[in-house]
Amino acid sequence: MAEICVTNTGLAGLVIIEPTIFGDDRGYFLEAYNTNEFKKHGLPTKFVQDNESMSKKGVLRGLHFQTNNPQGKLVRVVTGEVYDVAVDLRGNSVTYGKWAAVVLSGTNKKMFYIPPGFAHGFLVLSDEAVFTYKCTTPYDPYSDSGILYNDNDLGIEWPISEGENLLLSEKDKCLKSFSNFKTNF
Ligand SMILES: Cc1cn([C@H]2C[C@H](O)[C@@H](COP(=O)(O)OP(=O)(O)O[C@H]3O[C@@H](C)C(=O)[C@@H](O)[C@H]3O)O2)c(=O)[nH]c1=O
Repeated sequence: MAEICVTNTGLAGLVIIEPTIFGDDRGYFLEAYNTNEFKKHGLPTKFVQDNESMSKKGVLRGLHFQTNNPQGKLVRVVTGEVYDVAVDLRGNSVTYGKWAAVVLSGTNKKMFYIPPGFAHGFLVLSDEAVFTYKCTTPYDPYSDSGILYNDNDLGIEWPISEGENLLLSEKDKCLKSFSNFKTNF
């Protein structure tokens, strides 16, 4: 069993996971998920959905969450590089409204485990990025919700270059502000 290294962020339950990478002449091998290893570290082991997206440079997806059956997400990048952000929306949390970020790339192979009750989004830093994630509960289009990525109260420091054209979905351009969001997590 290949070991993972788990690093806490300042937000309870939100962790950075680094897998063991076995490199050789052919390339590399890693375990992207191993139930026993996750159990050993007290991480969730029930995932019901695997997703993949590809995005161009400057694409920003988020900040997303589901109101009814909040999803825990184990996210990583296969190729490319993104700036990945998670915002604590858990009403009873001492870090409610706080965010943490990590650069995930096809080179560093880092993963982010984002517990239920967080909003999540990412900005693509490379020409293209293939992003993949496991979810602890199924997608529910009826409780799909979100907060604007540049909400002033959240104050997320996105690494957006001068004059860069961001590409957002029509849905993401009209997300609500944090102050309008009433937590029910
Ligand atoms: C997320 C999702 C979307 N879809 C559909 C709905 C829509 O027609 C199309 C694209 O959906 P979206 O525009 O919401 O995709 P996207 O903007 O990539 O949404 C994702 O963003 C990141 C930041 C997350 O955290 C994810 O949980 C998810 O919300 O795919 C599914 O069928 N199943 C799913 O699980």
